[in-house]
Amino acid sequence: MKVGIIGATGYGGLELIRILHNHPSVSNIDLFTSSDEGSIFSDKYTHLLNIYDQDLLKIDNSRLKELDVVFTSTPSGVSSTLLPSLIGLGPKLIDLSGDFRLKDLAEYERWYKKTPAPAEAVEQSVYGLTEWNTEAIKDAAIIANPGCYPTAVLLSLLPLLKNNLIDANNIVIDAKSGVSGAGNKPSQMTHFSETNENTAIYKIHEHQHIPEIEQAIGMFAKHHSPITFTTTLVPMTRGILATSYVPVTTGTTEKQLVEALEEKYADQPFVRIIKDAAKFGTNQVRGSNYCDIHVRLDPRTNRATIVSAIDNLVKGAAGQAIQNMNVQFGLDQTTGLRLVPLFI
Ligand SMILES: NC(=O)C1=CN([C@@H]2O[C@H](COP(=O)(O)OP(=O)(O)OC[C@H]3O[C@@H](n4cnc5c(N)ncnc54)[C@H](OP(=O)(O)O)[C@@H]3O)[C@@H](O)[C@H]2O)C=CC1
Ligand SMILES: CC(=O)N[C@@H](CCC(=O)OP(=O)(O)O)C(=O)O
Repeated sequence: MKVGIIGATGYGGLELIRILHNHPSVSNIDLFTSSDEGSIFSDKYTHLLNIYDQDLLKIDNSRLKELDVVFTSTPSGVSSTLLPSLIGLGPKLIDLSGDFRLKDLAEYERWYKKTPAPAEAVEQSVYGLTEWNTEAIKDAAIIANPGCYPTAVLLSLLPLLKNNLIDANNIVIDAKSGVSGAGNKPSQMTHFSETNENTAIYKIHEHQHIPEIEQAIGMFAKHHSPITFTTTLVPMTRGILATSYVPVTTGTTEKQLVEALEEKYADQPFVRIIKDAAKFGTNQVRGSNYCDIHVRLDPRTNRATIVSAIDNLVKGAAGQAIQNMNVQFGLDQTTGLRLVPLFI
């Protein structure tokens, strides 16, 4: 399989390379750039010396159309201009950005403050939350790979919402991310002296993942209600921990909550239900494609506390994108993705 990565020089791109390098069906990876054409990739990233000593290539449809799959791992507002012209030319198209996720173009404009992708291309795109949309992913013109936070939140909440075990009108989510979630472009927020030994809330009530989570709850669990969602930057490199606080519906027991999760994910290789909260955290999934979930019912408040952990760059980005590629090519979902978590 011949693969191309647009945005190879970014964090998502680097993670795609790291995982695809050991994928048994991938024979070649072309690396594309918008800013550094002709430079040697391993000069830029010396950890790849003797491994990827190849030229960075100009983004060009005549080359891209010869590939079997093209990943775009670019800032929002970029893939919307690149991918529509590749639909139907040959390669399968998998986008890691938010450009094709929101079906309502006005919502995209409102939350991303960018021009939306062409309506026909968005219509043909399929939301790539693998465990929930496997059939549709198989034939998608474009896969809109989910955002990192939505992946963690949705995998934990959807089974409980679908079984009407929690109150869809009262969802409060407090999610925390490592700094690599912000990409490789330095900013004031990610400056070492301002993130180290600091924990800071950001984009309060304005986060672009709010409409994405609400849209997916509507799609997969048929509930339509606004959520409260806050995001916090914590001083670590990788990882997302999302904690949701939701009242349970009348009569719901903790056993039912656990069973709903276990039942949904019984045959899913990358979602693990963790019984012991003491053995739960971002280190348990770091570097891997796992999403760990823990749920408890507080009998004093009748509220469920639902926690999920992922590696933002793997299950939250490149790993899930490759899982979707596997589904599209009829491969086992775990092909190339049997990554053991980097616990220490
Ligand atoms: N980081 C994360 O944890 C996650 C990120 N995402 C999403 O994935 C996408 C990539 O994220 P990430 O890798 O972190 O971002 P980075 O900022 O690290 O990398 C983005 C890359 O895109 C390329 N790029 C920039 N402008 C253009 C352009 N006009 N045309 C083509 N390529 C361009 C750049 O490479 P060059 O200059 O060489 O072209 C750059 O290296 C984003 O949309 C992000 O929101 C999704 C889930 C998780
Ligand atoms: C820590 C940090 O800044 N994280 C980013 C996640 C980016 C992302 O995945 O967003 P899209 O793919 O939807 O553009 C953020 O909160 O915006």
